[in-house]
Amino acid sequence: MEYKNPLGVDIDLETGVIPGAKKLVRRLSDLKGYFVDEKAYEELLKENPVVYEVYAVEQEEKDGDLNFATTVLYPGKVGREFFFTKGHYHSKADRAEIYYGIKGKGGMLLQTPEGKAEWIEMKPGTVVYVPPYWAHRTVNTGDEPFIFLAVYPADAGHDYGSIAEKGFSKLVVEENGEVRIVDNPKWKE
Ligand SMILES: O=P(O)(O)OC[C@H]1O[C@](O)(CO)[C@@H](O)[C@@H]1O
Ligand SMILES: [Fe+2]
Repeated sequence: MEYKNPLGVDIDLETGVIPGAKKLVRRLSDLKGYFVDEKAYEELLKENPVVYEVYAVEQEEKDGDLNFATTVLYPGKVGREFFFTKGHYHSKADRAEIYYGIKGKGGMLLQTPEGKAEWIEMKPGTVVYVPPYWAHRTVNTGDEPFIFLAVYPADAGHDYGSIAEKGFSKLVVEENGEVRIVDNPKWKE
């Protein structure tokens, strides 16, 4: 029997960086079609800011194993909508996931394939359990980077297709200085 080596790494709790992890950068241009206000999107695209960075430690896609990743989700808005991660179902849809809030303020939008949505606020120390079959997207509702850890089965995979096409049934927006969860006018079941 060949055993893998155990691993211990220290997440930088200020920056979210995991030493030695694979870094992925998502700019606004990678999120084309995701925000409802297309005019505001085109305007901000001139700057093309980084929306989020992921530091991932991933294993081969085998059942039983685990991946983990931090995400640094920057503050910002497109129109009234706060910056968010793309959001996805898992390719193996019955795979669950755990998130843990490290720094900043935000939340997670979750949704079943039928479009039933839930919003869970997150701050440092919040654990979110993402049950099997639920799509999940994180949102930064604060004015500093929102940093969190995700732990997910190595064989879960990412299914971005349906969210890229239809979005979530709810939007997370700012209204009179408050965070509001509102219906997505472009949602189609
Ligand atoms: O994959 P998305 O939807 O862009 O969101 C990024 C975050 O979600 C994960 O895919 C885990 O669900 C991580 O790689 C990262 O923490
Ligand atoms: Fe996931």
